[in-house]
Amino acid sequence: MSCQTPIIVALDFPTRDAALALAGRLDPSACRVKVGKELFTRCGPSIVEDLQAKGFDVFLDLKFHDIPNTTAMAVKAAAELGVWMVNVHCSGGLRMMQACREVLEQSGGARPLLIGVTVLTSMEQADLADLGLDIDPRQQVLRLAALAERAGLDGLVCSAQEATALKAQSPGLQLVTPGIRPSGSAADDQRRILTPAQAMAAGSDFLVIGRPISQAADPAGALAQVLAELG
Ligand SMILES: O=c1ccn([C@@H]2O[C@H](COP(=O)(O)O)[C@@H](O)[C@H]2O)c(=O)[nH]1
Repeated sequence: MSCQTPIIVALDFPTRDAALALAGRLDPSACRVKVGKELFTRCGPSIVEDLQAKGFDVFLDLKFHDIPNTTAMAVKAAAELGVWMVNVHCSGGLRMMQACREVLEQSGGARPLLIGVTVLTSMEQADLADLGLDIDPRQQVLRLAALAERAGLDGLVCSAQEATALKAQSPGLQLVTPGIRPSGSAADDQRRILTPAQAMAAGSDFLVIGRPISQAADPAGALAQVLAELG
């Protein structure tokens, strides 16, 4: 099934039943889905297969971060699951990202998009300072983006707040942006947020939306409202 919208719904649930119940209320032509650390750790690779069987493209959001060989082998395993998108932390460094790209090139055939996580959307300048990084989040994102581009990655996870600057610096990279909050929604633990329409106007290619859809009384209705807002 080919998906025409930029929406990726985060299935952040503690059980297979809960994740599949939400997936069952969504249309695979209206959104892709994201399997993250909680769901994957609970259910393992079979949850990816279950979602693919329902017709969904799956973004495996495990944010691999390790030495080059270990990370590349994890990316290879994800590719063998047939996921649509997989990601690694850019802060693993140039050689790590290059190893991941190379392992996908060597595998031949259809391969997932390889995306680099820059600065988590839950972080603001004070959080970077706590890590000893005396830098504005946007500057750190741009720095990591340049490294990801050198490594040959397909795109980045970033805040939509950085999308315009990133498209100017690295127009070839796909921008995957969590921290999306329809107006009136709670920010929760997110710090660098934009609305869906603001994010698309800024240059995002894909919008990751979790709780505003998954915790809504009517998740399909919440998704439809976002799509309507995007026109
Ligand atoms: O920088 C990042 C990277 C990943 N995420 C993930 O996106 C979703 C967002 O969920 P919400 O409920 O819409 O906040 C979640 O699965 C995160 O793990 C992110 O938020 N920021």
